[in-house]
Amino acid sequence: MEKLPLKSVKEQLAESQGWELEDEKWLIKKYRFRSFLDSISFVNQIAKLSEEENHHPFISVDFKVVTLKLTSWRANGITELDLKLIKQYDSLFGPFQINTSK
Ligand SMILES: C[C@H](O)[C@H](O)[C@H]1CNC2=NC(N)=NC(=O)C2=N1
Repeated sequence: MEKLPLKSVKEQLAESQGWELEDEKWLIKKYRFRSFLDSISFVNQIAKLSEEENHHPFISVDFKVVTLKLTSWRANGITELDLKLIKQYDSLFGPFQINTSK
């Protein structure tokens, strides 16, 4: 899979839910949770998806904050698969969303 032109990546990120581009090759997002155990539950779901897709983000857990960093190592940039997976990560986060409306 080939890396995408940066212009296209930036256009698609503008439509994303808070994903940022770093060093022109990493997609990054921080997720905040109600509890540490929710953080870990989310990470386990990301891990399962990563194995299914054979495509893995770098994951860091800082108590109630999980940071995902994703790039396509072999393509050395952002590919369609990366842009597909960040949407799936956001879907997995949905049920954990802290309802800020209350
Ligand atoms: C051998 C194995 O298929 C490759 O190393 C896979 C594993 N997971 C991966 N994950 C990511 N993000 N990029 C890759 O290029 C990649 N390659």
